[in-house]
Amino acid sequence: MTALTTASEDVARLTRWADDFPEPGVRFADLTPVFADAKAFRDVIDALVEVGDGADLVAGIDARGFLLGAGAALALDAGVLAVRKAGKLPPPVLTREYQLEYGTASLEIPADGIELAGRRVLVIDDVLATGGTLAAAADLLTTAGAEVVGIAVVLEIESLGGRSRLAGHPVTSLLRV
Ligand SMILES: O=P(O)(O)OC[C@H]1O[C@H](OP(=O)(O)OP(=O)(O)O)[C@H](O)[C@@H]1O
Ligand SMILES: Nc1ncnc2[nH]cnc12
Repeated sequence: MTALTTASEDVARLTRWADDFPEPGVRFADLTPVFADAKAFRDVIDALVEVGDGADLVAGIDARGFLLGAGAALALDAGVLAVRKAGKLPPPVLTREYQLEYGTASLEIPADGIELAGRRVLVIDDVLATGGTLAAAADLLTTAGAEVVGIAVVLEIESLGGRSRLAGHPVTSLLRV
Protein backbone atom coordinates (compact mmCIF):
# COMPACT_ATOMS: atom_id res chain seq x y z
CA MET A 1 0.00 0.00 0.00
CA THR A 2 1.34 3.49 -0.80
CA ALA A 3 1.90 6.09 1.92
CA LEU A 4 -0.97 8.10 0.40
CA THR A 5 -3.44 5.20 0.56
CA THR A 6 -2.50 4.29 4.12
CA ALA A 7 -2.83 7.90 5.26
CA SER A 8 -6.18 8.31 3.45
CA GLU A 9 -7.59 5.36 5.35
CA ASP A 10 -6.36 6.72 8.68
CA VAL A 11 -7.89 10.13 8.00
CA ALA A 12 -11.23 8.65 6.89
CA ARG A 13 -11.38 6.46 9.99
CA LEU A 14 -10.35 9.01 12.62
CA THR A 15 -11.69 12.41 11.50
CA ARG A 16 -14.37 13.74 13.83
CA TRP A 17 -17.17 15.62 12.04
CA ALA A 18 -19.15 18.29 13.88
CA ASP A 19 -22.37 19.73 12.46
CA ASP A 20 -23.10 23.45 12.88
CA PHE A 21 -19.64 24.35 14.18
CA PRO A 22 -18.37 27.03 14.55
CA GLU A 23 -21.65 28.38 13.16
CA PRO A 24 -24.91 26.99 11.76
CA GLY A 25 -24.56 25.34 8.36
CA VAL A 26 -20.87 24.46 8.65
CA ARG A 27 -19.87 20.80 8.91
CA PHE A 28 -16.52 21.03 10.64
CA ALA A 29 -13.76 18.48 10.13
CA ASP A 30 -11.76 18.04 13.33
CA LEU A 31 -8.49 16.21 12.68
CA THR A 32 -7.45 16.16 16.34
CA PRO A 33 -7.94 12.35 16.62
CA VAL A 34 -5.77 11.81 13.53
CA PHE A 35 -2.86 13.74 14.98
CA ALA A 36 -3.26 12.11 18.41
CA ASP A 37 -2.87 8.61 16.94
CA ALA A 38 0.84 7.74 16.64
CA LYS A 39 0.50 5.55 13.55
CA ALA A 40 -1.89 7.91 11.77
CA PHE A 41 0.28 10.95 12.48
CA ARG A 42 3.35 9.15 11.12
CA ASP A 43 1.41 7.96 8.06
CA VAL A 44 0.15 11.50 7.39
CA ILE A 45 3.62 13.02 7.62
CA ASP A 46 5.08 10.28 5.40
CA ALA A 47 2.42 10.98 2.75
CA LEU A 48 2.74 14.77 2.92
CA VAL A 49 6.51 14.75 2.45
CA GLU A 50 6.23 12.62 -0.69
CA VAL A 51 5.20 15.78 -2.54
CA GLY A 52 7.87 17.97 -0.95
CA ASP A 53 10.89 16.61 -2.71
CA GLY A 54 13.28 19.49 -3.28
CA ALA A 55 11.66 21.83 -0.77
CA ASP A 56 14.11 23.58 1.55
CA LEU A 57 11.40 25.24 3.64
CA VAL A 58 8.02 24.02 4.88
CA ALA A 59 5.38 26.67 5.62
CA GLY A 60 2.79 25.54 8.16
CA ILE A 61 -0.39 27.58 8.53
CA ASP A 62 -1.76 28.77 11.87
CA ALA A 63 -2.74 26.80 13.81
CA ARG A 64 -3.09 23.12 12.96
CA GLY A 65 -0.73 23.46 10.03
CA PHE A 66 2.05 24.12 12.55
CA LEU A 67 1.86 20.52 13.80
CA LEU A 68 2.09 19.12 10.30
CA GLY A 69 4.64 21.64 9.08
CA ALA A 70 7.09 20.88 11.88
CA GLY A 71 6.80 17.12 11.39
CA ALA A 72 7.21 17.41 7.62
CA ALA A 73 10.17 19.80 7.89
CA LEU A 74 12.08 17.37 10.11
CA ALA A 75 11.38 14.51 7.70
CA LEU A 76 12.52 16.60 4.71
CA ASP A 77 15.53 18.06 6.51
CA ALA A 78 14.06 21.48 5.70
CA GLY A 79 13.43 24.60 7.73
CA VAL A 80 9.97 25.47 8.99
CA LEU A 81 8.09 28.76 8.71
CA ALA A 82 5.02 29.47 10.83
CA VAL A 83 2.54 31.50 8.76
CA ARG A 84 0.78 33.37 11.55
CA LYS A 85 -2.65 34.82 12.09
CA ALA A 86 -2.56 38.64 12.31
CA GLY A 87 -1.07 40.33 15.34
CA LYS A 88 1.26 37.56 16.49
CA LEU A 89 4.46 38.70 14.79
CA PRO A 90 6.37 41.93 15.48
CA PRO A 91 6.66 44.37 12.55
CA PRO A 92 7.66 44.59 9.80
CA VAL A 93 5.35 41.94 8.35
CA LEU A 94 3.68 41.11 5.06
CA THR A 95 -0.10 40.72 5.51
CA ARG A 96 -2.90 39.20 3.43
CA GLU A 97 -6.54 39.36 4.41
CA TYR A 98 -8.80 36.53 3.24
CA GLN A 99 -12.25 35.06 3.65
CA LEU A 100 -13.04 31.59 4.88
CA GLU A 101 -16.17 29.51 5.36
CA TYR A 102 -16.96 31.31 8.61
CA GLY A 103 -15.53 34.82 8.52
CA THR A 104 -12.54 36.93 7.61
CA ALA A 105 -8.96 36.65 8.83
CA SER A 106 -5.42 37.76 7.97
CA LEU A 107 -2.16 35.86 7.67
CA GLU A 108 1.30 37.31 8.19
CA ILE A 109 4.94 36.41 7.65
CA PRO A 110 8.04 38.37 8.69
CA ALA A 111 9.15 40.99 6.17
CA ASP A 112 12.76 40.80 7.32
CA GLY A 113 15.06 38.47 9.20
CA ILE A 114 14.42 35.57 6.79
CA GLU A 115 15.61 35.59 3.20
CA LEU A 116 12.69 34.05 1.34
CA ALA A 117 13.82 34.95 -2.18
CA GLY A 118 14.76 31.77 -3.99
CA ARG A 119 13.54 29.44 -1.24
CA ARG A 120 11.60 26.39 -2.43
CA VAL A 121 8.58 26.14 -0.17
CA LEU A 122 6.10 23.35 0.51
CA VAL A 123 2.95 24.86 2.06
CA ILE A 124 1.02 22.60 4.44
CA ASP A 125 -2.30 22.88 6.21
CA ASP A 126 -4.83 20.48 7.71
CA VAL A 127 -7.94 21.33 5.67
CA LEU A 128 -8.61 22.83 2.23
CA ALA A 129 -12.13 24.25 2.26
CA THR A 130 -12.82 27.48 0.29
CA GLY A 131 -9.10 27.87 -0.40
CA GLY A 132 -8.92 31.41 0.99
CA THR A 133 -6.33 30.51 3.61
CA LEU A 134 -3.95 28.67 1.31
CA ALA A 135 -4.34 31.23 -1.48
CA ALA A 136 -3.38 33.99 0.97
CA ALA A 137 -0.39 32.00 2.24
CA ALA A 138 0.86 31.20 -1.27
CA ASP A 139 0.44 34.83 -2.28
CA LEU A 140 2.42 36.03 0.75
CA LEU A 141 5.27 33.64 0.00
CA THR A 142 5.48 34.45 -3.70
CA THR A 143 5.33 38.17 -2.91
CA ALA A 144 8.35 37.62 -0.67
CA GLY A 145 10.19 36.00 -3.58
CA ALA A 146 9.84 32.35 -2.63
CA GLU A 147 8.83 29.59 -5.03
CA VAL A 148 5.84 27.55 -3.88
CA VAL A 149 6.79 24.06 -5.08
CA GLY A 150 3.66 22.45 -3.71
CA ILE A 151 0.63 22.72 -1.47
CA ALA A 152 -0.33 19.71 0.63
CA VAL A 153 -3.32 19.22 2.91
CA VAL A 154 -4.68 16.31 4.87
CA LEU A 155 -8.37 16.76 4.00
CA GLU A 156 -10.01 18.53 1.05
CA ILE A 157 -13.70 19.42 1.20
CA GLU A 158 -14.36 19.32 -2.53
CA SER A 159 -17.83 20.87 -2.46
CA LEU A 160 -16.30 24.19 -1.32
CA GLY A 161 -14.18 24.46 -4.46
CA GLY A 162 -10.94 25.63 -2.85
CA ARG A 163 -8.69 23.92 -5.39
CA SER A 164 -9.81 26.34 -8.12
CA ARG A 165 -8.36 29.25 -6.10
CA LEU A 166 -4.93 27.62 -6.05
CA ALA A 167 -4.46 27.45 -9.82
CA GLY A 168 -0.82 27.38 -10.81
CA HIS A 169 0.27 25.39 -7.76
CA PRO A 170 0.41 21.60 -7.51
CA VAL A 171 -2.12 20.68 -4.82
CA THR A 172 -2.15 17.32 -3.03
CA SER A 173 -4.79 16.19 -0.55
CA LEU A 174 -4.54 12.92 1.33
CA LEU A 175 -8.33 12.51 1.42
CA ARG A 176 -11.06 14.25 -0.59
CA VAL A 177 -14.59 14.26 0.73
O1 LIG B 1 -9.89 26.77 2.83
P1 LIG B 1 -10.42 27.74 3.83
O2 LIG B 1 -11.87 28.04 3.66
O3 LIG B 1 -9.60 28.99 3.87
O4 LIG B 1 -10.35 27.06 5.25
C1 LIG B 1 -9.29 26.26 5.68
C2 LIG B 1 -8.71 26.79 6.96
O5 LIG B 1 -9.69 26.82 8.00
C3 LIG B 1 -9.16 26.20 9.16
O6 LIG B 1 -8.45 27.09 9.95
P2 LIG B 1 -9.12 28.20 10.86
O7 LIG B 1 -9.12 29.49 10.11
O8 LIG B 1 -10.40 27.71 11.39
O9 LIG B 1 -8.02 28.42 11.98
P3 LIG B 1 -7.33 27.55 13.10
O10 LIG B 1 -6.47 26.52 12.40
O11 LIG B 1 -6.53 28.57 13.81
O12 LIG B 1 -8.40 26.93 13.94
C4 LIG B 1 -8.19 25.19 8.61
O13 LIG B 1 -7.22 24.82 9.57
C5 LIG B 1 -7.58 25.89 7.43
O14 LIG B 1 -6.47 26.69 7.80
N1 LIG C 1 -15.62 22.66 7.37
C1 LIG C 1 -14.39 22.89 7.85
N2 LIG C 1 -13.80 22.00 8.68
C2 LIG C 1 -12.56 22.24 9.15
N3 LIG C 1 -11.85 23.34 8.87
C3 LIG C 1 -12.41 24.23 8.05
N4 LIG C 1 -11.97 25.40 7.58
C4 LIG C 1 -12.91 25.93 6.82
N5 LIG C 1 -13.97 25.14 6.75
C5 LIG C 1 -13.68 24.06 7.52
